[in-house]
Amino acid sequence: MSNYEAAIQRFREWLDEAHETEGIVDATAMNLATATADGRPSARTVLLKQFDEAGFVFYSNGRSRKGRQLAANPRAALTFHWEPLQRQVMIEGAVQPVSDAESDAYFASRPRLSQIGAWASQQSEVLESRAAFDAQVEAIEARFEGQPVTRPPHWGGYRLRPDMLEFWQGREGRLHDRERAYRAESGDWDWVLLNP
Ligand SMILES: Cc1cc2nc3c(=O)[nH]c(=O)nc-3n(C[C@H](O)[C@H](O)[C@H](O)COP(=O)(O)O)c2cc1C
Ligand SMILES: Cc1ncc(COP(=O)(O)O)c(CN)c1O
Repeated sequence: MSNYEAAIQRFREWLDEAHETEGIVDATAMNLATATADGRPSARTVLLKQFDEAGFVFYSNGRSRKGRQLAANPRAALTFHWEPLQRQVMIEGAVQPVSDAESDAYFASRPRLSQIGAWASQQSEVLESRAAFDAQVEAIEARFEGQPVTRPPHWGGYRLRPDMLEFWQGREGRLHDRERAYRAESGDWDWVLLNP
């Protein structure tokens, strides 16, 4: 097994343990950091919907603030914090949109109101009033009445392909364990320990 395969396997084990841990409400919630082309960062929480050796997938609106940043600067960082396990995972890499077929399949699996919401929300734009948004939701509901809700072309998945994964295990006295897998200049994956 390569160091990269071992890192993905480690993530799978930690996520499984997080899912089984009482007190972790949503193990898939992760912080997503993006930046503008000139390097101004921003961060927000999104949900991990899929992962494997090809990368880590989340879904969003391509016209949102994060979507515009990713179009201009397709690199991002993710952090998971599973507090009851004293664990953190950090992941960094390049981001690409998933295929239309993959986004269609995920969109089709979402509850209908979430599908309607994807059309109704001009995510991250200024909203005149809550009433204006509610009216927009109603208009979209009327438009799709009696039919399946298609995926908005500007809504879809992003796949972050890691070039670094770090596994942080909290320990007494702040004497934490940190293990980092990363793609070296050679293209091979290294695995190192870091000071806490
Ligand atoms: C637990 C949680 C999960 C979220 N998951 C997503 C998500 O998967 N996709 C998404 O677009 N927004 C998600 N949001 C909303 C985002 O945090 C954010 O408000 C929104 O995407 C707009 O971000 P932006 O203006 O930086 O683009 C989630 C919020 C929370 C609190
Ligand atoms: C705006 C928005 N979009 C997408 C998601 C992703 O989750 P789901 O596809 O399960 O709605 C969330 C989850 N909170 C969300 O708030």
